[in-house]
Amino acid sequence: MDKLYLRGGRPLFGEVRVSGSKNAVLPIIAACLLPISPCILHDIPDLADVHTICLVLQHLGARINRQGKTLEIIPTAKPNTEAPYEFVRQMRASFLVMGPLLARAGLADISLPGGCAIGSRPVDLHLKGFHALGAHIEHGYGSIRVKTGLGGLWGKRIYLDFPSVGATENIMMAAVLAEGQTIIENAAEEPEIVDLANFLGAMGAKIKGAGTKVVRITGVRELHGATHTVIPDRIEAGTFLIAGAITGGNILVSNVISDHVKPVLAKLREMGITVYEECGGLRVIGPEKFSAVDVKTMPYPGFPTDMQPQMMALMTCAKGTSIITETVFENRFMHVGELKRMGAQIKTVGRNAVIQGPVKLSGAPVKATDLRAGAALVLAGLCSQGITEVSNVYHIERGYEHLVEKLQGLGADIWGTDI
Ligand SMILES: CC(=O)N[C@H]1[C@@H](OP(=O)(O)OP(=O)(O)OC[C@H]2O[C@@H](n3ccc(=O)[nH]c3=O)[C@H](O)[C@@H]2O)O[C@H](CO)[C@@H](O)[C@@H]1O
Ligand SMILES: C=C(OP(=O)(O)O)C(=O)O
Repeated sequence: MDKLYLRGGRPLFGEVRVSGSKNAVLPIIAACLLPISPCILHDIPDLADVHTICLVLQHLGARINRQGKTLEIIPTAKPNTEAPYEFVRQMRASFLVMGPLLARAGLADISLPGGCAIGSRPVDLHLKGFHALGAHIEHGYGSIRVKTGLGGLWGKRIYLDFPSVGATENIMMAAVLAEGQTIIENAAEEPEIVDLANFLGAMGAKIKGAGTKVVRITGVRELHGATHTVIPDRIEAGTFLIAGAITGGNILVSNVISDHVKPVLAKLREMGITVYEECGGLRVIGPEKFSAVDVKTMPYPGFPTDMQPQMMALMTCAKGTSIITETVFENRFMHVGELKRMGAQIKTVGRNAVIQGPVKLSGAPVKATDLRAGAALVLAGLCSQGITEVSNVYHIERGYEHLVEKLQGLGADIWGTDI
C-alpha cells in the first residue's frame, strides 16, 4: 500500500481481534533454527516483518510452509551462517538469528543493523553476552562474525547494563545449547521474553526466571521441534484501545492479555477513560472529555516506548498539559512535527515532550517516519476534521496486520491506495 486516507470524526463501534505479537513472533521464528526437527507456529500475523524474518531463515537453509495463520518451519542440519545487509537493513530483528546460529552451527556472520529513525540502537550488549559465553567476535566490513572456540559455548553469569529485549533474547537462544548454566542478570522482563522462553522450553530447553530480572538457562545437548501459539500483540491492543478512546467510541478489543497492557490501562483510566474487562477482551468507552496525564517510558512493566507516539496523539485531545518523557530511545519524537502539521500543540526539550490540549486536529498530508509514529498519525486522523493523507505506509505494514480492514470493521472512514 502506498498511502492511507482517513476522513475523521466518526466514533468507532464494534469488536476487533488483536493479532499475534510481532515482537514475540520474530525471535520465535529465529529460534526455529535451533531444533533438529520441524516446528509448528500458530497465530502468525501477516506482516512485512514476518515475511522478512522468514526470508532470512530460508536464506539460512530452513524450509517454511505457511497455511493461513500457521507456519511449519523445517530446520536444516547445516545452516548457512551469513545474514547479509540486504535482510538486516530491512529489519533490525534479523540480528536475532545470531544467537541460534552460534549455538547450532558455532558460527554466524551477520551484517550490523546500524541506526534507525528512533535511535542509534547498538548491539554491544548482545555481543558482550556472546563473548562471555566464549565466542570470538570479529568486526568485518559492516558485519560481525561470531565464532565458538574449541569446545563450543560455556554457560556464564552475564550482567546486562540495560535490560535490552533483543540482547536478552539473543543470549537466551545462544545459551540453551551451551555447556552448563548461564545466568542473565538485569534481563528484560517483557512478555515477549516469556513467550520465547515458553517456546524454547517446549523444544526441551531448561529456562527458569523468564519474565523476571534474573534468567537461568541450563544448556542441553539438543532441542527438538515444538508447537506453539504466539501471544497477542499488546502494542496493537493498546493502539486499538486508544482508537476507541480518541474517537469517543465504544469498542471491544478481543484476544488481549490484560496483564500485558496494564501500564496503558492505568494511564487511560487516569485520564478518565473507561476501560474494563469483558468476556474475552477489554471494552473501552471514550468520554467526550478526558484529562491530561504524564507518561514516562520504561522497560516492562513500565509504560512501553512502543505506545508513546499513540499516547501522544491521544494527549493532543486531552484537557490540560501532558508531559511525555522518553527514556528508552534517544530519538523517538519524529512524529511530533507531523502531529503539529495537524494542529497539535507540542514542544520538545531533549527527551521531554509537552503536549497542550485539547486541540481540534485537522486533516493534513503527513508522513509516517517509523512504525508507531505512523500509528499515531492514523489515530490523530481518526479524530480530525477533514481528510488526513498518510504516506510511507510501509512502516505501518511492518507491525499492524490488516489495519485498514480492522478499522473499517469498526466503522472508520479509511482507505488505502497503491502506487
Ligand atoms: C523486535 C522487537 O522486539 N523490538 C522491540 C525491542 O527492540 P530492541 O530489542 O532493539 O530494544 P532493546 O530493548 O534492545 O533497546 C532498548 C535500549 O537499549 C539500547 N541497547 C540495546 C541493545 C544493545 O546491545 N545496546 C544498547 O545500548 C538501545 O539502543 C535502546 O536505547 O524492544 C524495544 C524496547 O521495548 C521495542 O521498542 C521494540 O519494538
Ligand atoms: C521499534 C519497533 O520495532 P523494531 O524493534 O522491530 O524496530 C516497534 O515495534 O515499535
